[in-house]
Amino acid sequence: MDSFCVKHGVKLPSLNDPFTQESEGPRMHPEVSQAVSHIVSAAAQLIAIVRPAPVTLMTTAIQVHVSSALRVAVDSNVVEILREAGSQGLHVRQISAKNGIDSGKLGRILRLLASEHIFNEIAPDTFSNNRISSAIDTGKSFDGLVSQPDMKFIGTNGIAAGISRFTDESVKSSAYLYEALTDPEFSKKADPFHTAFNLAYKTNLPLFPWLGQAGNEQRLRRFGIAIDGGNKMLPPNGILMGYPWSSLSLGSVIVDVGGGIGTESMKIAKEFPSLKLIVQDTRDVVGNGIKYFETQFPEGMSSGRVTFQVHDFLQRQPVTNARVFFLRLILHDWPDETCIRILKNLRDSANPNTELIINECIMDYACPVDRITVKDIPGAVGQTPPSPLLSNMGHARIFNYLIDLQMAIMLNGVERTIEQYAELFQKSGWELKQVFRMPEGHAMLHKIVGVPSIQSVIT
Ligand SMILES: C[S@@+](CC[C@H](N)C(=O)[O-])C[C@H]1O[C@@H](n2cnc3c(N)ncnc32)[C@H](O)[C@@H]1O
Repeated sequence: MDSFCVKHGVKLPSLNDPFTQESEGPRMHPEVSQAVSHIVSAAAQLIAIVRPAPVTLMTTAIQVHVSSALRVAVDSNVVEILREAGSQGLHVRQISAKNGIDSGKLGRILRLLASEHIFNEIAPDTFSNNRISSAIDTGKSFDGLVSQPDMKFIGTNGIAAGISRFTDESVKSSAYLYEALTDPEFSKKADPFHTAFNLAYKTNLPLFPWLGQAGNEQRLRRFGIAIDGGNKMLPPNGILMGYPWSSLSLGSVIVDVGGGIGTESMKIAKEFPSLKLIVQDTRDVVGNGIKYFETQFPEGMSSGRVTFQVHDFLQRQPVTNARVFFLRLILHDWPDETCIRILKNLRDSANPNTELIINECIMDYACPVDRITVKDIPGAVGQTPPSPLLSNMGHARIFNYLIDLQMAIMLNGVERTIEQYAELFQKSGWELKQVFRMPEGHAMLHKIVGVPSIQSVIT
């Protein structure tokens, strides 16, 4: 890692340098991100080896309080208050005078976070931002946030929205995982109506319709922006990597199925003006997507290269001339039966040249495994980390395993292994053709490419 920095004349920012997306650049380089993964994986393994087992277990069991503390910091605008205070920081009583959170408790909350390297305690009860906390900064003035709370996340990098959502809906729902798995009715169902989320929020609606309900407008807005916040863990233009977008002919139609507010379509449209993008989602999300494009990339829509379409992907796909059906972070939301239904709908509207791109993470086992069924498919088998690191890179990729449970808790969804994707493809009339893997990192979304299976083309 050091030799990379010397060679490229860059420096890895310290914990006290303020966060910017640009300064993350060196860390996104494949050579550096692989070294980072090895260090993180090894460091976590070392802690597991040296720390007494009861301490590791008890600490892990109440780690949830870190999430709750983080929510207080984000939703009561501590980061923005500290940014306005400057590098000398602010005493917790002055922070409290602004955001109204009890100063005694707020000091303890911020100290826990400082002990996790989120914020600095620069003198007793006096806190300042560090690199990690400053990544949550909305960049807005504290007074502006107070006068327009509904606008808090709009126009931001999305990280604060992501933290706010995870530490709110996800944490509350997670507390009901055991109940959902043991409840006589819930335990027998694998649908999005019977999840820990449904128990926590006492609702019969699945997550997405619930988000669309009157009264949840702010949560829905936060959700859309939070997805973009999650993107900040990935190489900024990862969507453009691997798959040969430039080889698609002029006017090729890419359908971004469940495309959200169109953040990924925007990147493709900016880089490849010859392609046409159709972003499909539910009515409310499409409305937010149009507003997002109007502020960020109006010419994308005015040129006619990007269009939005209200479409329920559980119904027949209306676009029949697609060169690519692109699904990013969609299948992980759903159980197998629903995924097969979504993919069959696409298969029914595909032509022989259509490709299916599933842009998701690929789960690995924590032990070595022989990938017999997919070994001949280019890119299907990933790299094995050096021994004695865990085969799935352990803590370095723990986000994938947390998100897998997040999907289970919120939607009865699932993150899948490559064999599971191959099976979904096979059951819905597609065939796994190739996998374009992203370089090693903490959260990699690979491109899993399918073509109409020969059998289903003939029949
Ligand atoms: C995890 S988000 C992914 C969004 C987008 N693909 C991205 O990567 O930014 C899942 C998306 O699926 C959409 N969605 C959920 N159910 C849907 C349905 N039945 N039809 C169309 N879109 C749906 C949600 O509104 C949401 O935008």
